[in-house]
Amino acid sequence: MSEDLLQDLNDAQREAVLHGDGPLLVLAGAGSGKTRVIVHRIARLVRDEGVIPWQILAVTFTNKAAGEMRERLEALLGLAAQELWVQTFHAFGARFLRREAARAGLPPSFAIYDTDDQVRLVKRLFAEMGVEDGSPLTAREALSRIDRWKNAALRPAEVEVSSYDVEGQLARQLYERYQAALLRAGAADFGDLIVMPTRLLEEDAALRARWAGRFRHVLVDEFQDTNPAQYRLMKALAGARRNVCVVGDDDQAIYRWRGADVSNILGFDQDFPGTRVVKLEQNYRSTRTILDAAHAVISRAKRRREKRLWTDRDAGAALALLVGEDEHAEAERIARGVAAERGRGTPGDEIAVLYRTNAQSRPLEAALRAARIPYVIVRGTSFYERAEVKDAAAYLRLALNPASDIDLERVVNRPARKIGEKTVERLRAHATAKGIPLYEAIADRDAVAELKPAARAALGEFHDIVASLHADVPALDAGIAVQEALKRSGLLARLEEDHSDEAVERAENLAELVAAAREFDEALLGEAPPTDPDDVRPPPLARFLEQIALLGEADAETPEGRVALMTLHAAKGLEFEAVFLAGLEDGTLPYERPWSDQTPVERDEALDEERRLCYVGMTRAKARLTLSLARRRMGYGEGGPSYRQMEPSRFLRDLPPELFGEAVAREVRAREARAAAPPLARPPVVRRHPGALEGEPHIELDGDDGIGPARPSTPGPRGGPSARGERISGEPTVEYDLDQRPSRGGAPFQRGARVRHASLGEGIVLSCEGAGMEAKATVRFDSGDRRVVCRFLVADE
Ligand SMILES: Nc1ncnc2c1ncn2[C@@H]1O[C@H](COP(=O)(O)OP(=O)(O)OP(=O)(O)O)[C@@H](O)[C@H]1O
Ligand SMILES: [Mg+2]
Repeated sequence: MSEDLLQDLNDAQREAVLHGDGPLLVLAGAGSGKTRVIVHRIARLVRDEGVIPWQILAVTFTNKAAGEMRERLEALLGLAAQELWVQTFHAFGARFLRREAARAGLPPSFAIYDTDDQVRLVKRLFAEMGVEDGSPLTAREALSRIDRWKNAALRPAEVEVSSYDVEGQLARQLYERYQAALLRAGAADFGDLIVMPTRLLEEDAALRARWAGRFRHVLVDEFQDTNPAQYRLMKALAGARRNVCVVGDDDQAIYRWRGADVSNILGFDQDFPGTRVVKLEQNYRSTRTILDAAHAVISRAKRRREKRLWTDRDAGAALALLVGEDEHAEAERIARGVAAERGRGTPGDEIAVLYRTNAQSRPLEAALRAARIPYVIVRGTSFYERAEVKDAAAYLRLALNPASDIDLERVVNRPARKIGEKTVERLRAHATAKGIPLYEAIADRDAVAELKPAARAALGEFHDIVASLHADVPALDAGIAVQEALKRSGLLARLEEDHSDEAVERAENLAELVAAAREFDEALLGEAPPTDPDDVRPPPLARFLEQIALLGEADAETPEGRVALMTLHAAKGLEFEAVFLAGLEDGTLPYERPWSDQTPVERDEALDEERRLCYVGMTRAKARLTLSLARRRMGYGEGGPSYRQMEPSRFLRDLPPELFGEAVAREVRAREARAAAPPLARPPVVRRHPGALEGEPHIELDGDDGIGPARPSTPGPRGGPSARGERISGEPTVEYDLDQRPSRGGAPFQRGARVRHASLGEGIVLSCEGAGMEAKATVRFDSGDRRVVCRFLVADE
C-alpha cells in the first residue's frame, strides 16, 4: 500500500479510499475532503490495484473542477494521469458521441450548439410553422421546456402534454421539428450530449456491455447536482460491475432549477443495494467562525437532514459586514476590503467576490477597476461570445460540416457581400421545400434562377469559400485552420481596411483566437500516444471547436494573482483564503423573481435552495469571510430602471451577532435593551471595526444592518450628512461621515480636480453641482466633455 496516499487522510476518508469493489456513497458537508477522497481513491486504484487509467471515469461539474482534479492526479501519478477520463458530464457525452456518432445519426465532427444557436434555430422553426415568436411562447420559453424534457431523458415522442395545455402542445411539436433540424444540420445541443449517450446505452445491450466493460470504475463528484438523465447515464456505465463511487452533499444541491434531483442521493442505495455509506464530519477548510456562520444559515432550511461539521481550527477572524447606500457604494467598500486583503499579503487568486446574479458584477467590476485591482470574471464563454469570434467559429464549423444552416445563415453576409435578408429567405423557402441544406440550395440553379445577377455572383463566391474550406481545412492543425478561415472568408481583411478603434479591437480578438488555437495544438503535441486501443482522437480542429463549445459559465481560467469574480453557482467546489459575499438583501440573496407565481410549497423550496446557495458561498472561505449589502439597488420595474429600497437578507439575521466580534455582539445586546424601551428614532452610526487597520473592512451599526433582532418599525433617518454615533466607552471606535470624506466618490469635486471614471477614463473636473448622491460634475475626458454623476468618479490621487 502506498503510504503517501493514505497520509493526510482521517479514518473515514481512509475507509472510502480503501473501499474495494461495489457501490460507495460518501455523504458529507462542505470542505470535509470529498473531492480529496475521489482523487486519492483514483490514485490508489492506478498505483496499487493496477487499474489501467483509461478504465477509470471520473465526472465533475465544471471544467475548472475537472482541471483541478486532473492537476492533483498528475501530481500523484505523473504521466499515467493523462489517460484517465476526468471531465464534466457534458465533455464525457461529447467524447462518447464522437465515437458512436453513426448510431446517433450524427457526423463524427458534429457541431455543439450554444444557447444563441438554439434560439436562432427555434426562431427559424417558428417561422416555418407560421407561429409568431412570443405567442403563446417565446423561443427561450420553448427551449426551456425542451431542456426540461431533455433533463428527464425524454425523446419528443415520449413527451406527454395535456390537450388543454396549448403552450405545451406547441413546445412538443417544436421539439420534434427541432430534433430533426439538429440532425439535418449535423449538430447536437447541450442536452443531447447527455440524452443521446444515455438512450443509446439503455437501448443497446451490446453497446452497454462494451462501455460498461471498459470502465472498471466510475466516480462522480458533486453527485447532489446530477439530473435524472445524468444519473441514468452513470447507472448504464456502471453496468453489472457496480463499481460506482459517488460523493456529494445534500446541503449543496443548487441546480434544482436545471432539473437536478436530490432524490438521486437519497434513493441511491435503493438502486444500488449493498451500498457502503461513509460520512465525513471534520472540515479542513474553514475557521470555526466561518463554519458556525454557514451552519446558522443552513440549519434553518425547512427540508434537510441534520448534520454538523466540526473543525479543530481556531475561531479565527470575526465575520465582517459592509453596508453601502447603494450597489456602487457597496462595490466601492468591497474594493477597499479587497485592497486591504491584498495589503496583508493575500495573493489575488486567493480572494473571491461572489454574488447571486451576473447583473451584480457590473458595479463590482467598475469599483475594482477604479481601485486598480487586477480581477477576472469567471465566466468562460465571454471571449467566445464576441460576434467576430463567433463568426470565425461559424466558418470553421461550416468547414467541418457545410450542412449546418445556422452557421451558414450567420456568415453568409459576413463580411458584408450584399446578400440581403430577402435573398436568404428565398433560399430558405427553397431548401425547406426540397428538404436540402442551405449550402446545397445556394448551388441549386432553380433556387438562384430568379435572383439578381449581383446576388447570384455573391452567393457563388460564398459557396466557393465554404467549399474550399471544407476541402482543405478539416485535417489541419487548429491554428492553421483558424488562420485559413480568417483569410479566405475575408473577415480579417475587412477589419484591417477599417481603422476605427472598434475594428482594431475586433482584429485583435481574432488574433487572440489564432493564438488560442495554436496553444491548443501545442498542448496536443505534449499528449502521449494512446495506449487505449479504442481511443480514436478526432483531428485537432474538431477538438478545438469542441473545447470552445464546452466552455461553460464557470470555467474560465483564473490567471495567477487576479481576484476572481463569480456567481455562487460557479463557485461550487472551490476554496479561497478570503471571500466577499455581496448583496445580502432580501430579494437579491435570497433571490426573488419579481413576477413569482409560485405556490407556498414552491416558495419554501425555492427559499431552501437560496439558503443552500448562501451556504455554498460562505463555505468557500478558508480564513476570512466578509458579507455586504446595499440599502438600495437599481432594478427594472414597470416604468424602467429605478431604485428599490432593500432590506437586509433574512440569512443575515440568522447569524449569531458574536460571529461579528465582541463589540458588535455588545452593541446588539444594547440595541435589544433599547428595543424593549419605547422606540426612538436612532441616527445611523458608522464605526470603524475596533482595532481595524486603516482601509480595512468596517462595520456599520445603525440597527438596520441585519444583525440581531429587526428594529422596531420606526425608521430613523438614513445616511444623513451629520450623523453622529455614541462611543462604546473604552474602545478605540473611530467615527466618520460617509458623505464628507474628502476626494472620494460621492463628494463634490473642486474645479480642476483630476478624476477617474470606470469606463470614460481620466479627466479634469470643469464644474460641479448638487450634493451627496445626486451631485453631478462636468468633466473633460479625452473623448470630450461629459456630465457624470459624482458617485461614479474617483479622485485620481
Ligand atoms: N485529511 C485531511 N487533512 C488535511 N487537509 C485535508 C484533509 N482532507 C481534506 N483536506 C483539505 O481540505 C480542503 C477541502 O477538501 P475538499 O475540497 O476535498 O472538500 P470537499 O468535501 O470536496 O468540499 P466541497 O463540498 O466544497 O466540494 C482542501 O483544501 C483539502 O486539501
Ligand atoms: Mg469538492
